[in-house]
Amino acid sequence: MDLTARAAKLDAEDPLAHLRAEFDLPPGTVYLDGNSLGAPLRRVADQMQRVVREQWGGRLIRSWSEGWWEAPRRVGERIAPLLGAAPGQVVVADSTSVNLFKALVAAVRLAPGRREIVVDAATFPTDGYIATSVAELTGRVLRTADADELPAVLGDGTAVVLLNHVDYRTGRLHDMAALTARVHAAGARVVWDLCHSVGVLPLALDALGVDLAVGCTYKFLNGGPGAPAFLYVRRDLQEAFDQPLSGWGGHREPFAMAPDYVPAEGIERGRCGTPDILSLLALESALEVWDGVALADVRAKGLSLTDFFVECVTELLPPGAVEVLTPRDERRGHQVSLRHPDAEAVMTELIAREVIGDFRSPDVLRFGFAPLYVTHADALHAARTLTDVLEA
Ligand SMILES: Cc1ncc(COP(=O)(O)O)c(C=O)c1O
Ligand SMILES: Nc1c(O)cccc1C(=O)C[C@H](N)C(=O)O
Repeated sequence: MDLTARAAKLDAEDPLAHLRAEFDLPPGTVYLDGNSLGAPLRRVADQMQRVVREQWGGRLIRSWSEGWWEAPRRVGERIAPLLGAAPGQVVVADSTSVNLFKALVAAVRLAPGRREIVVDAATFPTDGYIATSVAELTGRVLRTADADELPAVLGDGTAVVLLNHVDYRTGRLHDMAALTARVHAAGARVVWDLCHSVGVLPLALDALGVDLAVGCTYKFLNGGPGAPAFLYVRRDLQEAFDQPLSGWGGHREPFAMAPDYVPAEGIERGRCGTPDILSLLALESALEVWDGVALADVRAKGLSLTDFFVECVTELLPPGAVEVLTPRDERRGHQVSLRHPDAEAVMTELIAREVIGDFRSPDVLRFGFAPLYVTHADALHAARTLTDVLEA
C-alpha cells in the first residue's frame, strides 16, 4: 500500500477522528506545533463571549463569589484525571516557572538537613534557571545530572530532584516509575515537569507516589496562550507543603484580610494572588473536549502519527538527509525531532508553506503531533513538504 492509501486507512480507523471538528484550525494549514501552543477549541470563543458579556459584564464583581474565586481548584479537578490524581491535589495557578519555584522551595523545606538540589542536565531552561535561584536563596547546592546517571548522584544529601518527563528537544520520555522509585530510595523528593506529557499519555501520579508535579496547560491541553499552569501536591504532603509565595490567594481565610499569613488547608495553599480568570475559564472550556476521551487512545494515536511521520520521512528523503533524534521505541512523547544543519531556514520555509512546526537551536526541526486534531494525512503532507523544501 502506498503512503497516501496508508494515511487514509489509518485516519479511517482512528477512534478520535471526530474530535478534529471541535478545533478551529485554518483550512490548508498543517499544524504540528501543539506541543508549544495547542490549537483553539471552537467552544472556547463562544464561552469567552459569554464570560465577558454575562459574567464580567452582567454580574460584575459579584462573579467572584459566583464561581471565579474557586476556579483554580475546580479547573484543577478537571485536570486531575489526566494526571492519575484523586481529587484535592491539583490547583491551576500562575505559570509553570512560578509553580516550579513554589514546588522546589517547598521540597527543600521538607528536607532541612539535605544540601543538594538535582536537575536533569537536558532540562527545559526555565527549570534550570529556577532551580539555580532556589539553590541560591535556600543555601543549597545545585547539581545537574543525566537522568541515566541519577543513581550515582543521589544520596543522603539529596533534598529534591527535578525531572522533565519528556525532553522538550528530543522528545525522549523518561521512566517515571523507575526514576521516582530511585529518588525515593535515596530519601529525597521528586518534582516532575509534565509540560510535554500531560494530555499525551496516561499518567499515574498517585499510583507512583510522586511527590510534586507541575505542567503547562497551553500545549496539549489547548488552554490558550499563557493559560495558567497546574501544580500537583500529593495529599499526605500538603500539610507540610510550605511554599514561599505567601500571597493572600493561598490564605486559609483570604477575605478575613487578617494581618498574618495562615496557609489554606489543602491544595489551595499552592495559590498565590488573584487568579487569571479569563485564561482560567478559557482553559476550563477547552478541557471539556477530554470528557469521554480515553488516554490510551490518545497515546496509541500519538505513537501511530509519529511512527508514520518517521516512516514517510525515511521513505521520501534521501538517506542521511536528516537525523531522527526522537527515540524509535515507545520511550518518547508525541513529537518528532529531526536534526538538519540548516534547520532554522528549513523551518522558516516549511512555515511559509503552511506546515507549522518549530526550530530549536542550533539544528533541530521539531514537529508536535497532537492526537486530538492531527491526522496521518497531515503527517504525510508535512513529510512531502519537507522533501520539497530540502530538494529546492
Ligand atoms: C518542559 C517545560 N517546562 C516549562 C516551560 C515553560 O513554562 P512557563 O509556562 O513558565 O513559560 C515549558 C515551555 O515553555 C516547557 O516546555
Ligand atoms: N511558552 C512558549 C511561549 O510563550 C512562546 C514560545 C514558545 C513557548 C513554548 O512553550 C516553548 C516550549 N515549551 C518548548 O518546548 O520549547
